[in-house]
Amino acid sequence: MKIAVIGVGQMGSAIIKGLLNQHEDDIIGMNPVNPRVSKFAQEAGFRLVNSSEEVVSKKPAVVIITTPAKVTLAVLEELAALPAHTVIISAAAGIRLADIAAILPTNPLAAIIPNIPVAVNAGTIGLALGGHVMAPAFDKINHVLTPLGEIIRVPESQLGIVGTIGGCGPAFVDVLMDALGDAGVKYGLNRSTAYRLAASMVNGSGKLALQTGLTPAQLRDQVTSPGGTTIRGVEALEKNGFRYAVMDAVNKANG
Ligand SMILES: NC(=O)C1=CN([C@@H]2O[C@H](COP(=O)(O)OP(=O)(O)OC[C@H]3O[C@@H](n4cnc5c(N)ncnc54)[C@H](O)[C@@H]3O)[C@@H](O)[C@H]2O)C=CC1
Ligand SMILES: O=C(O)[C@@H]1CCC=N1
Repeated sequence: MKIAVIGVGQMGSAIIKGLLNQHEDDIIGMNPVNPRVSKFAQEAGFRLVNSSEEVVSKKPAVVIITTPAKVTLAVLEELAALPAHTVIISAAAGIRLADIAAILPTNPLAAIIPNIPVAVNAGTIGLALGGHVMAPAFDKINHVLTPLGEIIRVPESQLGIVGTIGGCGPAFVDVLMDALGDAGVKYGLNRSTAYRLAASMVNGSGKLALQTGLTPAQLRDQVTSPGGTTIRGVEALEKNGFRYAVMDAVNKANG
């Protein structure tokens, strides 16, 4: 399937990597001339173009928009000549489906908030469908997104909070892993061992929660042996306002 990714920055690159991992071999990246992007395209092995006209002329089946929000509507104007069957998937946070439909009134539309783990096909992707998404367009959306990670389908009104927890969340977890890494180094681990330890622990904890369906509190109770060491650490987290710090991070990012 011919898939165009507009804006090959952090998110666009992560999506392209995830698609290439799944052997999608007809990918077009579009970005203003930039040596970083040219190098990435050459190394990863996808076609790179530098203008919207070139994207339109290739008639892609799906276009994924990963440009900064402030230029996204202008980019969509440039893409207005796309065939009506081209599915538009916008990953630009804050751009509403109605804004896109005003520019591309006949194309099937979807808004997503993915996260950076799509690069290793372990992403979390909030999805809200817009207009004109009949079975063939829905199949294309699924074909492109399913291999990238878990799809959380929500009404558009909930895409903001899904994007904050799923899309910004990796950065919050990265801060936690960084702090655990520092703690490991303090107690004598070398830094790479400390980071591998933290990442493996986070990976396993997420997998266990997903596979068992247990709540976080039930899982925590399995770890906190009576009179043991973990409950002392949990007490310190509560004393230091860890829960509030996490909720307030979501407040601020979602604001
Ligand atoms: N980074 C993330 O984890 C996530 C990002 N997003 C969304 O993805 C979009 C991009 O974010 P990042 O990748 O983090 O930013 P970024 O700054 O790394 O990438 C933006 C890319 O768009 C290119 N660009 C700028 N103007 C363009 C134009 N007119 N036409 C084509 N390309 C253009 C830039 O050269 C750059 O390569 C934003 O709208 C953001 O809300 C959504 C979910 C997660
Ligand atoms: O930081 C941002 O604005 C984007 C949206 C979600 C994750 N990154």
